[in-house]
Parts: sequence; C-alpha cells; structure tokens
Amino acid sequence: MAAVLRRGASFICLGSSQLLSGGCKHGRTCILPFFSSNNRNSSSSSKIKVDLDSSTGIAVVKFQNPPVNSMSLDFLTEFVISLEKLELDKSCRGVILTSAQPKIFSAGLDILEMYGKSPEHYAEFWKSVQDIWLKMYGYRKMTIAAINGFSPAGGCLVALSCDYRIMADNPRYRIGLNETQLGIVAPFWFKDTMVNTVGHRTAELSLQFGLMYSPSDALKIGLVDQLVPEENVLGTATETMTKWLAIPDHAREISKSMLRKPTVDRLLASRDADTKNFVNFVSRDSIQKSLGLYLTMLKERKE
Ligand SMILES: CCCCC/C=C\C/C=C\CCC/C=C/C(=O)SCCNC(=O)CCNC(=O)[C@H](O)C(C)(C)COP(=O)(O)OP(=O)(O)OC[C@H]1O[C@@H](n2cnc3c(N)ncnc32)[C@H](O)[C@@H]1OP(=O)(O)O
Repeated sequence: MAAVLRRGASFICLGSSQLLSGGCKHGRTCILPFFSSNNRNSSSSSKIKVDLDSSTGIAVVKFQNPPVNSMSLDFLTEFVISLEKLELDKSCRGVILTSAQPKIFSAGLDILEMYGKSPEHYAEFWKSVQDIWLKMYGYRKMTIAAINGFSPAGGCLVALSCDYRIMADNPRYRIGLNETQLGIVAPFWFKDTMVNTVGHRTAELSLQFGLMYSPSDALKIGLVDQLVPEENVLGTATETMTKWLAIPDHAREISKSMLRKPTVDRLLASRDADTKNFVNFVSRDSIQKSLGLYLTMLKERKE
C-alpha cells in the first residue's frame, strides 16, 4: 500500500509505516495533492478539501462529496487521513469543518454502505465510522463545525464531536440524530455524544423520536452554540476560532481530554463487540427492509 503526496512540485511516495506516523493507518490508498503558496497549504483529495493558513494556524476542511456529502467508506477514509495529517502538523492549531455543497452539511452515513452488502463490508464500514468519531471526539486541536445546511444522523454526530457549533440561521435546515426514523438505532457512543452535549432528558426525547431540529430549536436545546446568517457561517467560525486560539493550547487540550476521555475510552474498550453488534443488527432482514423502504422514500420524494 502506498500513498502519493505532492508537495509544491515534488511527489513523495509513502509506505504504510510512514503513513502510520504521518497520516494514514487505514490500509487504503490515498492521493492527496498539496499546493503551497506563502502561508497557505491546500490539499484536495476527491472528497475532502483542506486549506491551512499557517499564519493563523486555522485549517478549513470542506466536505465535497456531491450531491449530499453522504459519508461513504471512501469519504470517511479520506476524512480521517486529512484530520490525522492536520493533527500532526505543528502549524495547524484549529480546524473548521464545513461543506462545499450548497444547503447540505452532510446527509450522514451513506445508507448504501449499510444496505445489500456482505457482513465483511459492514464491519469494514463500521470500523471507519468508529475511526472518524474516535479521531474527532478525542482530537487534540480545537474544532468548530460551520454547519451550512442539513445535518442528519452521522452529519449531526460529526458536528457534535466538534468543540463548538455555528449553524446557518435558515429555518429550512434541520439537524439531529434521526436514526429511529430509518428504523435503525444510534449506537451508545452516538448517544453518549448527544447526552454530553444536550443532557440526558433532552437526549431521551431526541433519540427516541429521531427528532430533527430547526436551527432555532437546536440553539434552544444547546445542540448548536450560535446561529448566524448563512453567508456569515465561515467568517464567524474563523473569528470564533481566533478567540479560542488565544487560550494556551496545552491548557485547552488537557481540559478537553479530561471531559471527553471517559467517553472515548468506553468505545475503545468495546470496539470489536460494537462492530459485531452493528453487523448483526444491520444484517437482519427487518433492518434491511427498513433501509430499503427509506431509500425508496428518498427517491420517490423527488418524483
Ligand atoms: C441490538 C442493539 C443494536 C444497537 C445498535 C447497533 C448498531 C447501530 C446500527 C445502526 C447505526 C447506524 C447509524 C446511522 C447513521 C446515519 O447517518 S444514517 C443516514 C441518515 N441520513 C438521512 O436520513 C438523510 C437522508 N437524506 C435526506 O434527508 C435528504 O437527502 C437531504 C440530506 C435533506 C437532502 O435533500 P435533497 O437536497 O432534496 O437531496 P435528495 O434527497 O434528492 O438526495 C440526493 C441523492 O442522495 C441520496 N441520499 C441522500 N441521503 C443519503 C444517505 N444518507 N446515504 C445515501 N444516499 C443518500 C438520495 O437518495 C438521492 O439519490 P438519487 O439522486 O435519487 O439517486
């Protein structure tokens, strides 16, 4: 396995051991071109675009997986590699996540990865979902979700895993863990992340009903921290990041770790069992039927 990185004009091929320390530990091939000019480093794999301004220490990571930024196995792999590279880059102090697609932050996990595939595929996919959450929830650097559109289920989880959430104040958008609406169940670590953010009672209502909140309702329950006009989402995220970066990194990092490590450790202690649970659950005929019906509903809505 090798990845090809291009820095400026030169190409570097990395073997898997280098990737372990430098970015990728997923045994999948990735191609991440880098273009440097002055203080900016841009990299773009096919689904994730990274723009790092090393003069401010702020990286903007944009999801670009049209039409709806669904999180496929490839998307998740590229996403985790990008975050690992930024975590190791000393010139990066904070990461803003946002979407390059209009109106959609992310439609969540790619349902097609959980439908009509083999148990081995489900296991591989689920491990990549665990990887991204473990990376994000325990991320050493400051993270802000600049939520510029719909953000159901896995999309909401990614936003919840950031340190701060700014959402476009567009009453048509929705955010929430809607898994039960699909006939599936948010696993315990999705639930823990929600409970840690909005509290137990709100999470009880939210998860059981599979509630999707308007931006103003999301602000009321603390699911997001701030609403701004749509055109200001990224600008506000950058200003907010600058304020957070005034705090010494080590002090902020240790505080974050104290609060989040027990939640991360819970999944680390039971990853294999969690994967088995997922594979057994999603392989059930009844669950496959629910997912099939949901996919049909999504298609018919358009007709
Ligand atoms: C025993 C105890 C067990 C314990 C539990 C164990 C294990 C846990 C088990 C399961 C956990 C799974 C966790 C799942 C998390 C998820 O994230 S599931 C995904 C949830 N996402 C959604 O519900 C969003 C669905 N999509 C939409 O609502 C809309 O698409 C939209 C995002 C609002 C955008 O709307 P619009 O702009 O109108 O676009 P379209 O609806 O026309 O969509 C365009 C095409 O994209 C396809 N698509 C949409 N979302 C997804 C998706 N998530 N995955 C795959 N594909 C998606 C849509 O079908 C359209 O396709 P076509 O163009 O028609 O081909």
